Amino acid sequence: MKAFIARHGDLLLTLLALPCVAAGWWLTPPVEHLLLGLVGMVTLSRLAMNVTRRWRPNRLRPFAIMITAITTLPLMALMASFLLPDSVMNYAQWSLFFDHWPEQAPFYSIRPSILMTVALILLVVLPLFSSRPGEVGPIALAMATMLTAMHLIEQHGFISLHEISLSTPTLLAIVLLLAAEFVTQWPGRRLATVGIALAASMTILLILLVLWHYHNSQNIRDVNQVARTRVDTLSERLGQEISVSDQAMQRFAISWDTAGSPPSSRAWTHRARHLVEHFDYMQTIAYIDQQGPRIRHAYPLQTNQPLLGHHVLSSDDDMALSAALLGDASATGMVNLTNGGRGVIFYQPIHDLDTAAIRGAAGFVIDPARLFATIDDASDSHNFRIRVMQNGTTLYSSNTREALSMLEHCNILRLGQSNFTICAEASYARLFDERSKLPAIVLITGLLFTWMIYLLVYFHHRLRQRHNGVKDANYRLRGEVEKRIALQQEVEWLAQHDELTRVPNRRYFSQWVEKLDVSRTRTIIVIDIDHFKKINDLLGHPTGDRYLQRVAHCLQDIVTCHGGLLARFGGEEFIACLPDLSPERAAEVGEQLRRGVEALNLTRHDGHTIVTISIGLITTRRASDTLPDLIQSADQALYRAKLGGRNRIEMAGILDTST
Ligand SMILES: Nc1nc2c(ncn2[C@@H]2O[C@H](COP(=O)(O)OP(=O)(O)OP(=O)(O)O)[C@@H](O)[C@H]2O)c(=O)[nH]1
Repeated sequence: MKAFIARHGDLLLTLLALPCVAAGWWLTPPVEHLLLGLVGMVTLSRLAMNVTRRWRPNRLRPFAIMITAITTLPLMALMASFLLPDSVMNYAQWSLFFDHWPEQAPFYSIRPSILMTVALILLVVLPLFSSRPGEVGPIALAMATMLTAMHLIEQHGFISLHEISLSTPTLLAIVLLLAAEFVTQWPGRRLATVGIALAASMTILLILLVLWHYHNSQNIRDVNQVARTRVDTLSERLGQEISVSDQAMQRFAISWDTAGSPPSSRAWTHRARHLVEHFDYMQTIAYIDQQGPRIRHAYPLQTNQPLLGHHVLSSDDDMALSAALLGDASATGMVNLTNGGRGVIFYQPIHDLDTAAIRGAAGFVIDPARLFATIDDASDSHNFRIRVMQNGTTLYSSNTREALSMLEHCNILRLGQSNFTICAEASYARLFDERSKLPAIVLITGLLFTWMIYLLVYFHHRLRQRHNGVKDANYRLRGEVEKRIALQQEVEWLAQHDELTRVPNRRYFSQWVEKLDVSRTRTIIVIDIDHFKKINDLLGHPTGDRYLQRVAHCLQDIVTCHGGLLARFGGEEFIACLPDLSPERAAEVGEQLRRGVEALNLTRHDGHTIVTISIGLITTRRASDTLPDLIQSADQALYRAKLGGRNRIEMAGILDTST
């Protein structure tokens, strides 16, 4: 099962993503369909690449690459929409691409976030680099995973600005694709090389994402501010307009104070027309006589004819008018007008300057909808929709052909005794203008930088590993060479020495003697341990060996001391050659050897008698005496020594001296 998952896990997981995409098409809102469609394309391209990689039908590979390229195109276009300056391609041009999108949704509302766009690009191009598993796979997978995670954090933790939220089917499909890539990319044995590079680059990526988040949220705040700034400006302008019209109404009323008599209808009409020409939202300007109080004049007369002579204190605006007739400027709330409309009435008292009495009041009927319409700047109307509402009823709404962003900000405005809500809603195009390219540039350059850091650490680590490998191999090689040299020396040594006693062997002895100058006196000594067979038989071979070694060392010390060479001749026999010794001196050395062995005090089986040696010795000055001749003579002398009772020296040759 484990092996099956390791072999086919990525294909299975990629296949599973397809039903998620299909289900998502029915379950997710239409604005998510572009993202879902892209996920579907990524899935198909990965499947195609997977199949060609797995079964190697080489004829299909160009098709798989073509599908990948086709999938990459819209993703790259989306990336460009985040990065290209508006001067190169503005919102309207980007929107053209999506005019035929089935849901007719504006571009801004269906565009996936830059995090998801980059993650999908990574997922689609990853299979193209399957031949370079170390350099691309792990870092691209880690980046795609972290970008998806960051998108989810942004989606749930922060206010996003019309970025598409991942709903469950889309998220599931993306997670399956990531898991499929994980199965393919799992570094296994390469983890040691990749791990350090990944850890370093992921730390940088984390810092980068925090930085990106900071810039992005800053920008989102700025974009959110767009509608607020707009509505604040409008509120301020409206306040100024109301104040200016209020002053105009005051001046209008004062202008009648000095008249000396109640205004005539002609004069009223004349001055009121003048005022309305400036403030066209003043629907009616009426003169209310203190007597009655009744409406004496009204401008415009045609629409207000029925009002003339109307007793006004019976209407809703009693309080405001009463205040005005007592000398205070006042205003009503939004009231039903006698002529059928609705409006706010402002009252200004008109005094009689001679008697200081109130003569009457001027009533100004203001149409709020027309008042608000005056401050809506037509030049900016395609960027914002301005609405004025009162108690849920829209009194005024500007016409905006652009798609609106639902990003609306409202202020409360007071006109007369009524509160009005004035709202500005930015269009998507206006928001797009306000979106800074900086966060996207930070993200993309940061990702490239992270990738470079990864490659740097990865190659550095790999080179170090290879270097260590070569170093280890060198060490091993050097050890091997040293071992071989030692072996060689051992072989050479063994070729010239006896292994048991570690004294030179007969061959080395012959070579050594051959090298001696034949004109020099040479003494050849043949030494044999007495009754050695019995030692072996009765004390055992190991003891025999040990005795051989002790005797050999003892003999060697003495011979070397006299400038000669001792060698093992065979069995329990030794041979020595000493140059430049007179026969007497040679006999002394022989004696020294015999005593030396005796002094070793190596006991025999009975424990009383000790190991002794017999020696045959010859000294010659004749150059014609060859080594075999000399050995033979010395051997004969030894034989005699044996016959003579052992533990003795026999001399042979020209000077035959026996002890
Ligand atoms: N332990 C041991 N015994 C050895 C080695 N080489 C030869 N011998 C023994 O040395 C003995 C030599 O015996 P012989 O040649 O009969 O002479 P011997 O007993 O010393 O008697 P003589 O020489 O007549 O005094 C034999 O028993 C060999 O097996 C050796 O390397 N180690």
